[in-house]
Amino acid sequence: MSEFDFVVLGGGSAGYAAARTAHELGLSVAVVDGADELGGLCILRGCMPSKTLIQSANRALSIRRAGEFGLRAHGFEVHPEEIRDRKRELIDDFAGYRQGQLADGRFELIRGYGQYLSPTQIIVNQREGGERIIEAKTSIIATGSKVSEVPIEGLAELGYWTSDDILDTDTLPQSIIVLGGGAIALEMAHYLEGVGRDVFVIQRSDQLLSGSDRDVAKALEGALNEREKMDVFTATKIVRAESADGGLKKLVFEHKGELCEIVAEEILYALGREPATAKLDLVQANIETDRGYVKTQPDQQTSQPNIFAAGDVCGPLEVVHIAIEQGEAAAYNAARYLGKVDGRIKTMDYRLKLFGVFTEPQVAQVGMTENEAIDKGIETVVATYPFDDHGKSMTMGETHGFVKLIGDKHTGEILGGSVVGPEATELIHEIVVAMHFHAKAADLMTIPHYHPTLSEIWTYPAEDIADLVEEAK
Ligand SMILES: Cc1cc2nc3c(=O)[nH]c(=O)nc-3n(C[C@H](O)[C@H](O)[C@H](O)COP(=O)(O)OP(=O)(O)OC[C@H]3O[C@@H](n4cnc5c(N)ncnc54)[C@H](O)[C@@H]3O)c2cc1C
Ligand SMILES: NC(=O)c1ccc[n+]([C@@H]2O[C@H](COP(=O)([O-])OP(=O)(O)OC[C@H]3O[C@@H](n4cnc5c(N)ncnc54)[C@H](O)[C@@H]3O)[C@@H](O)[C@H]2O)c1
Repeated sequence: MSEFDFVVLGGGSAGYAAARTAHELGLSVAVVDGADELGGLCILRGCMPSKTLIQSANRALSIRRAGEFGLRAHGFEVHPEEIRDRKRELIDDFAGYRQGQLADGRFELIRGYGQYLSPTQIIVNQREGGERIIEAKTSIIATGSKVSEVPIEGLAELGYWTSDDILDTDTLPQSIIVLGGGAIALEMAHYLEGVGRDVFVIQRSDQLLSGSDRDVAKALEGALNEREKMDVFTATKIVRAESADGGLKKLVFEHKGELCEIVAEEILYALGREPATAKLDLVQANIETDRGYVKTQPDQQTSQPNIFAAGDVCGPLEVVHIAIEQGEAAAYNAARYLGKVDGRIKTMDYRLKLFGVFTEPQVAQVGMTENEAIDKGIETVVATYPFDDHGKSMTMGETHGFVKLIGDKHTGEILGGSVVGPEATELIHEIVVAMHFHAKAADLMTIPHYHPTLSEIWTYPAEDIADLVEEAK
């Protein structure tokens, strides 16, 4: 039996960040991961492959819109196998780099799934065969997430695709029904429509992106519905899936009080992901969960003091920059628990939380949404400015959407921002920096912005907020 200061279960974004940090703090570290291929979700089947495919869709959309710009594009073809090959090449490169980092000798890499025997003992079913028991003075659960169970009558028997299938296919169906209205569903829908497929999006809530402000979600819905080959249905209730003539698949759902049917070649299931904890035997380690998520304190400690958690397995936001920050904080706090560092406990601060969706138009948010501010009883002033009245976006032909700023009514400090529109996931970072320094809207208004740029659009809502704050005095 071998003993480690810190055992990392799962070598994805959260786990690798934790392992690297713990090593830098002088802890002996083992990383346990049972996947066929190392690299984690973001690199292998998440952020990076999806954004690679989306680049093909974005270029296809530019070609499809060539006529608007006085151009003629002839002989335009989509080759899914070449899109897939480009993705494979890039992902092999990213994954190879991460695999090298995991195996470079800083940690002991143990290939197998880990399971708790007690709060300090983990048994690993090794890929090479046999079991190994390791002693863990502290450990971190960073085992990520998996596609949630399918709750739809008939779908499991009929068969369906998930994002994993789209990301590695060399043939694409001509038509596809996308179930869900979260980031995965919408990014996949954007990709598929972009490369010329007929897409039907079916969302249960009465808006897309349930956590977003309604005006943001509705602007996105409007823009997606204007896409030539996309139809978005919100406020639906899925009834069942069944086979249709010609090897097609049918979805039956309720919408606006009527029973509707859509027939397509394939169905993409994107109704969410859930924490991957099944193999861990958390009960043996006294670890509590909440709706499947490992329960953590703001310092990432679980209900068992020597065990921490980070990433998708604990939430609250299943995105990569949060997984990394949580992993780093957890490793630091584990070192502190072991008496190896003596600074203050590191806790997560979600004040600058970010979310981005790489559709066309894109969506991005930082900090508080208007709904969150209302729920917290914070008095705010809110201002928006549309891209269809902004010179640079008009020259680009990118006029969907708007920017939105939320400011404290009394101080004018910027509390949050949202963008639906061109380069939203880049534009949002100006607000992240402003919020990092606790900037007021009046500051943002006066900071120089080059003309004509997309970024200068922020100065308009900033000016409105500054005026509203003055009026409120
Ligand atoms: C299609 C898609 C697109 C996405 N796009 C974005 C994006 O653009 N931006 C963004 O921020 N986020 C995006 N995400 C979310 C992001 O990928 C995740 O939030 C992030 O990768 C989670 O990292 P993690 O370390 O928690 O988990 P993972 O990277 O999943 O790592 C978990 C690891 O644990 C291992 N494991 C599981 N069980 C055990 C066990 N018992 N013992 C040992 N090892 C185990 C697994 O093999 C895996 O390697 C996307 C997700 C998807 C699916
Ligand atoms: N660009 C990004 O940052 C990015 C991209 C992809 C995924 N992610 C992350 O991955 C995680 C998983 O994403 P996701 O999109 O799979 O999950 P999600 O939970 O965000 O979205 C699932 C959607 O399906 C809907 N839904 C659930 N059950 C339904 C039903 N029975 N009928 C109809 N609709 C139903 C929900 O209302 C929700 O809108 C998210 O937390 C997300 O943050 C991030």
